[in-house]
Formats: sequence, structure tokens, C-alpha cells
Amino acid sequence: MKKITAVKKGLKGQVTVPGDKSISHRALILGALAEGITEIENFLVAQDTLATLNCLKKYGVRIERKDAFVRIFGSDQNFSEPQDVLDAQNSGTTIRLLSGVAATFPFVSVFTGDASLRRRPMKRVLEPLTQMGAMVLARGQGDYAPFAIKGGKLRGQDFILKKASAQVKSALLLAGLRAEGNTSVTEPQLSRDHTERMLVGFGAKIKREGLRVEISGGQKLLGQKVVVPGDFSTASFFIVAALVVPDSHLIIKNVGLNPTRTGLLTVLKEMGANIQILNFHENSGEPVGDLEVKYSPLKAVEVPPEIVPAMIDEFPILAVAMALAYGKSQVRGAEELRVKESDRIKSIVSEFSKMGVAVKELPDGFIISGGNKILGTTVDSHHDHRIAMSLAVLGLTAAGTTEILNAEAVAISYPEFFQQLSKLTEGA
Ligand SMILES: O=C(O)C1=C[C@@H](OP(=O)(O)O)[C@@H](O)[C@H](O)C1
Ligand SMILES: C=C(OP(=O)(O)O)C(=O)O
Repeated sequence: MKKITAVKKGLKGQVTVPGDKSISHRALILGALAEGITEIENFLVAQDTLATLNCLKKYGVRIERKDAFVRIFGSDQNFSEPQDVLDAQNSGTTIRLLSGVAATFPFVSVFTGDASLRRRPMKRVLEPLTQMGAMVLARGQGDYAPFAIKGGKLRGQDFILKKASAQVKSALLLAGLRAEGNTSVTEPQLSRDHTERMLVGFGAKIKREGLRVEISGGQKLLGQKVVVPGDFSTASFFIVAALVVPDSHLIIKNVGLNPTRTGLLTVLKEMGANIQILNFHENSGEPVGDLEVKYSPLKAVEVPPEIVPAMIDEFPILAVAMALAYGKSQVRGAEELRVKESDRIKSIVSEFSKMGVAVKELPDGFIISGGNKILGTTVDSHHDHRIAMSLAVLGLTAAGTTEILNAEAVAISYPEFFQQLSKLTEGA
């Protein structure tokens, strides 16, 4: 349990956030497959990314880590049949991306995860991998972990996804990299493209035309140095905290600003947010910059459904901004939120309403009428890191104390979140 009390003065100064979670997972996986040594700087040390690292070790990959520096002695020849079950713990990215890799090896990989992950849908990756030639046996009519994959010679295919998903796209591209012929993935909207960018960085050739991306099989990757930018999704908690706490002026340094991730900035700006990008540059194939955020009175917004994939993990924290904005805000077209670490639509509705927010559940989103007085009370993260951090930010603005149950979930993506938040608010 974590207690949050209302903050009395604005958040001031500079803060850095840990490395990007999506990019850290990908650097481990591509580094493990690539020939030679890959070095990762500013790797995210958190439960999800360590789950990927430990699964790769179970395949026999040699990986050394000192804090946020990782060295991988890579080669796809180093992979051998894991002696035990691969535990992806709470991480959808781990289980889905590694499934794409597992499908290319002629031995058996057995995957599982924690109670949350074992409820999340897996057919979206397992079915297309089967179509490419892998053998899969999964619980729950083929949709749930635990599942076993026996791979081998895959055939490239053309896939048209019904929903934008970077995890599905990445799994298929990783399978396609080691398949015969070409594999293409076409999405309805562009999901995060870190895999494509990093594959190019590791020497692969890929073809992109609009929403279609194609990879030809049999290409070799070469070990690289990867410098991971700060995680935009993590930064978003401090962005919204600074926007809603009066008199705040915060600079968040070295944040990844890949446009497939920064939909939240577009939406917040429409709400009236004062956010500037400073020192914009590129590092390891990814756009990076500092964000200067000042307290801003916010007005309600309707989120256009086509922007949802570019801010898929930011809805819990956007809901905080909406709760404190003037007027009626709406999110539609975001039914994917129901199959994340928790059902995020339900988690937002149940916990925010306990704190006095006027929020209505929709099948594919929610409506928030902003401006109610926020009240501290006991709330629950539902074991979901992004819900825990969002409730903490909402708690900064509440009358009385907010007690967050299962707050340790923050360690999934940001173990030091509460220390950093209290540094910022105590300094405030
Ligand atoms: O590829 C990734 O690193 C991720 C993709 C997204 O999931 P989907 O692919 O299910 O949309 C996102 O929600 C998740 O936090 C990380
Ligand atoms: C959905 C998330 O991650 P994953 O799918 O990797 O569990 C997240 O971090 O919000």
C-alpha cells in the first residue's frame, strides 16, 4: 500500500525517466539473434524487461548486465531448447515477441506468465505463426498461456491485421526474418515502429509502403550498440502531474519522441497544455528530446479513434487530465484497453469514481465530466502499473490522503516511481 498526500506547491526542476520499455525488450531480442556483440545503454531495469532477459538466458544466450548496461554475445546459433518453462511474468511484449522467435526454432518452447498474462489473448500471434508453419498447442481453445510452440521451417505470408498491434506485427516480422520468402504485415493504423527501426539499425532490409511493412527471410543481423531513450509512456505521468498541479514547471530530459508513441502530446495540446519540445535529435534511429511542461488549465477533449494506437498505454494518465479538465471528455475505439495488464476501462471507471470523478463506462472507452472535487480514499491498482501511477498523480490533487493498494505493480515498468515522485513533490 502506498499513501499519497495532496501536493502544496508546483513541481519544479528537471527529471529523467528510465529507458524505454519497448525498445529495451527489442534490443535484447535482436541482440540475442544478431551475430557478434550488442551493447545496450540505458536499458530499462524493471520486471517486464528482466523477464525477457531471463527467457533469453533460458535459451542459452549469454547476457551480462551491470545496472542499465547490458552486453549480449549474440548469434541465432546459440539458441537451444529451454530445459524449463519460459516465464514471461506480467509482460505481453515478452511472450508475444518471443513467440515469433520461438516459431523459427526446430525445438519446443513452453511459455507461461502470471495470472494477468494468462488471461490475455494470444491467438492473435499464435494463429498467424501456425499459418507460417509452426506447431502450437495453447490452453483455452488456442488463445491462452501456458502454450507450447514447436517451430522449424516457416514460410513467409502476407498478413492483414484487423487491429493495430506492435506486438503482433513484431512477432510476425521476427518470424519472417528467419522464414523462407517474404512476410508482410498490413495494419489498419500504424502501431509503434520500434522493431522496424531497430531491424534496420541491425542491418536488415525492410520495405515499408504506408501501413504495409515487408521483410524477406534469411537476412543476418549484426550486433550493434543501442542507446535507449527515456520512456515516453513513463514520462507521461510527470507530464500530466506538471500540467495539473498549479505553478509547476518541469523539464523531462531525454525522452523518446517517436511519433508512433506521442499521440498523448497531440491530445494534451488540444486540451490547452503548455508543452514544448527542446533539444530534438535522433539517437539509435529514434527521435529524442527534452519536454518542458508548465501548469495549464485544461479543457475537455474527444479523442479521435485513429490516434488510439499512438497512445495506447497513456489512457489511464489521460483520464487524470480529463478528470481535472473543464467539460465532458470522451474516449472511443479503445476496446484494446480491456486486454492489458488489467481491464483498463473497468479499472479507470471503478477507481476514479471512488475518488469523486464523474466517469461512465463505454464498451470501447469512457466519458469523463471533469471538474469535480477529487477526494482521497482507498483505491486499488488492480495489479496494473499504469493504473497505480495514474492514481498517484490523481492523488496529488485530492483533498485528504489517497491509499493505493497493490501499488508495488509500478515495478513492472518503473521501480523507482514513488521515490522520484516524492523527490519532485517534496522539492515542490
Ligand atoms: O510492442 C510493444 O512494445 C507494445 C505494444 C502495445 O501492445 P499491443 O501490441 O497489444 O497494442 C503496448 O500496449 C505495450 O505496452 C507495448
Ligand atoms: C500493455 C503494456 O505492456 P505489455 O503488453 O508488454 O504487458 C503496458 O506496459 O502498458
